[in-house]
Amino acid sequence: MSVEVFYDDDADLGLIQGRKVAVIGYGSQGHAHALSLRDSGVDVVIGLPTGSKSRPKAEEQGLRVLTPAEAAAEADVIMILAPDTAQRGLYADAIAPNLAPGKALLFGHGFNIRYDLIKPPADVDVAMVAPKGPGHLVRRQYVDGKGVPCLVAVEQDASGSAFALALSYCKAIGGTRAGAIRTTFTEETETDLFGEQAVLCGGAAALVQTGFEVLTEAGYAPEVAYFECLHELKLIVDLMYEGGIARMRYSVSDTAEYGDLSRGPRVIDSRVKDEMRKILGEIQSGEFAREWVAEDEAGRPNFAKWRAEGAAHPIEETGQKLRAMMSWVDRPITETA
Ligand SMILES: NC(=O)C1=CN([C@@H]2O[C@H](COP(=O)(O)OP(=O)(O)OC[C@H]3O[C@@H](n4cnc5c(N)ncnc54)[C@H](OP(=O)(O)O)[C@@H]3O)[C@@H](O)[C@H]2O)C=CC1
Ligand SMILES: CC[C@](O)(C(C)=O)C(=O)O
Ligand SMILES: [Mg+2]
Ligand SMILES: [Mg+2]
Repeated sequence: MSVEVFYDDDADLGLIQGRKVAVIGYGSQGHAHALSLRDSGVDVVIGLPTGSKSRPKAEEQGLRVLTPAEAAAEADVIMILAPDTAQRGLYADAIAPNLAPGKALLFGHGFNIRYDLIKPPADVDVAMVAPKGPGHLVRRQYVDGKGVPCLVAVEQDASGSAFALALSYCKAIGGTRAGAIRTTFTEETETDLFGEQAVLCGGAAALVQTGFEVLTEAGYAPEVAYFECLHELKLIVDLMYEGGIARMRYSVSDTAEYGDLSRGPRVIDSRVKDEMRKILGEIQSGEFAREWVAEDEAGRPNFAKWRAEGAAHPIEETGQKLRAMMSWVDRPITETA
């Protein structure tokens, strides 16, 4: 099945320029959307709680900051870019009371709609513009005249023009420069969760840590193990990114390619594939979402414990020392680009 892809010429920037947009949240995605919307000539206001540490960052960029309720009341397009776990309460307290027929509710990820944590009224548009990349890259690409590909979806089309509006928003943050793919909230949510759990974040981090452990436990220097299991991963992934796995295999030595072909499937074997299928099942059934919501409501005890354990892993100390020697690596994350 082929997907529909939309580019700048398919989107009418005037639609979003003609609306008032509230961006609720000013973190990784929020700052990128808000600044790029503004730079695209859109009237933007930021919604943040009064004690939010993000407030000064938004104000320093010359953005007007209100409370989420005030911003939602003023705007007729409301983009929710607060953490997924905060969205249900935020919606109930600040957004639902300020919705009116004709307004549009947008999301950067479908979690709360897919798992019925937010149930908007029938007379508002509900759509998603989900950049397929971290917020700081979304902004950096926009500033460089480029864009990060986005997924665009409509859950509820009360106005009859929800998709055109979402595409217009996507153009304003640079997404249609790279391409916007039409999808559904269900497909975006389930594939996004699977990707970050099994491959991009969970799978990759566990693979790197385990490889580092095997080498150092066998007596090899942590510095050498770091280079082999973490540092060079970027160089290899860059080749895959540019030309697929085939390009990577073309560039590495025949010895590496033979080791890849003969040993890789022993590392990621049928047991790992079965576990990935199980993880996908937990996402599809809602089991993961229920677990994550309960963990959050309990004050995140496991999250805090696992995060601390990860930070204390010996690979972090080794990496910190080595990266200090690489002036080109520690590119600071800024709020503007
Ligand atoms: N990170 C990414 O690159 C990607 C994220 N997404 C999605 O984008 C959304 C936002 O994620 P992300 O940018 O990572 O979030 P961040 O954690 O980076 O930022 C969240 C922002 O929301 C603010 N905030 C926290 N609680 C509330 C609240 N109750 N009301 C209003 N604002 C609040 C935070 O303020 P404070 O500073 O005070 O905490 C902060 O400014 C999520 O749906 C996520 O799944 C989608 C694609 C990629
Ligand atoms: C891969 C993590 C991500 O899904 C993303 C940057 O796309 C996220 O939720 O942050
Ligand atoms: Mg993602
Ligand atoms: Mg995600």
